[in-house]
Amino acid sequence: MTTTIAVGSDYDVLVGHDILDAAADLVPTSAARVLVVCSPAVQHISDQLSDALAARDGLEVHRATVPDAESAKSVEVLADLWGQLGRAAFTRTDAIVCVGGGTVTDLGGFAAATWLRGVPVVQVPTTLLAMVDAAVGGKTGINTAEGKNLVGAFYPPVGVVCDLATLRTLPEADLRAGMAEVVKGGFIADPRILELVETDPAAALDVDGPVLRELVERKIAVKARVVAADLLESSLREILNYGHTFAHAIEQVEHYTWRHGDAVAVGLVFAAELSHAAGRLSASDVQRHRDVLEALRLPTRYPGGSWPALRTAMSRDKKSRGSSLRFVVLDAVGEPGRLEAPDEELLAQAFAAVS
Ligand SMILES: NC(=O)c1ccc[n+]([C@@H]2O[C@H](COP(=O)([O-])OP(=O)(O)OC[C@H]3O[C@@H](n4cnc5c(N)ncnc54)[C@H](O)[C@@H]3O)[C@@H](O)[C@H]2O)c1
Ligand SMILES: O=C(O)C(=O)C[C@@H](O)[C@H](O)[C@H](O)COP(=O)(O)O
Ligand SMILES: [Zn+2]
Repeated sequence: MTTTIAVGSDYDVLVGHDILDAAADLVPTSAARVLVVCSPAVQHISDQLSDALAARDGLEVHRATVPDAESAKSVEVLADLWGQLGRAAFTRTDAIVCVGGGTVTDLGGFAAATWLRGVPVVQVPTTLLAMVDAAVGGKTGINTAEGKNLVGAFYPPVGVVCDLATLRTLPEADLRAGMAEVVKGGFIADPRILELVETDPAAALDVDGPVLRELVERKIAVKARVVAADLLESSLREILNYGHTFAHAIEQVEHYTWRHGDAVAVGLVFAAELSHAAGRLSASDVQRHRDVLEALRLPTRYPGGSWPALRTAMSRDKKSRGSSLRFVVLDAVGEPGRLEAPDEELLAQAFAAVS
């Protein structure tokens, strides 16, 4: 059974098992060339999809395998893709298909956004995190030494295909990391997500079970609702950034060696502690953050971090305005709000609570 979740009237996200062929069907019939971008771990999935595409009359299939994980999101790798597109003379009716985790969907999506100022892109996420978050919503981009996703574009795909069968080979640590973004969706908008995890964390991590599927569909539905209302993050979309100001700072000071989802797990606790320090969130709701994340064996602390380095990294957050930091906070579960230019003492308190 395939579930279809619409992102406004723009495109659909398909969720099911063994539905890779649907991704081939999404490549526009006007395309004469397609570039299939993948990471080394999912070469076999890219092979299967490329074979399906090659069977299409008159479609030239080009392939690119990019470096693993965050090393894919660099200007050098992006420039290699541009070179390949240029040598093969890709035109505006040709297309890109991204097969992989969020690093591949961010990179390949940005290549699509920038090549000839925009060619169609189909997203085929193969990690839990990319299915529930990165591949949906049109944020694309790369990192720089100074910060996470500092260069990018809002560029919606023509469609997203989440084949849950691809998760069978995903390392457990990456599956758990993806759950951090699922849990984020629970805290900002859909408390049923939290109840499902709290009731049976093991079932939540069973890639062939009904609980994981319900969690995936619920989190995608949260994201679809938000981005359909505010693609360009003028206001509402900021709630999807809950926990990310501190998470991105960890990733940058750790030179992108941390899994994004692990950093988000700590960042969610930081944001909850900050909400509490500002008198906005109850102590029991902060504890609920720790309990849910720990039930999934995700990190909730970042010991030994340098506060000055993290504070500098946080100033490059995209929600900052001028020299003021802005945070997404919670007033209660399911009630996100904003905290503008918080007192440095509050920030230090939240940092101490996760150190
Ligand atoms: N654009 C957005 O809205 C958005 C949202 C959330 C996260 N992100 C970005 O997504 C990235 C994180 O994505 P991620 O967690 O998917 O990391 P990732 O892309 O690094 O994938 C994690 C690991 O799993 C491997 N892998 C992928 N699929 C596999 C499979 N089916 N079987 C075996 N191995 C597999 C990858 O090679 C990698 O080693 C970060 O760069 C983050 O900034 C973007
Ligand atoms: O889609 C969004 O909007 C998000 O903020 C989702 C986040 O999970 C994601 O990590 C995103 O890439 C962060 O965006 P950024 O604008 O802070 O780089
Ligand atoms: Zn994220």
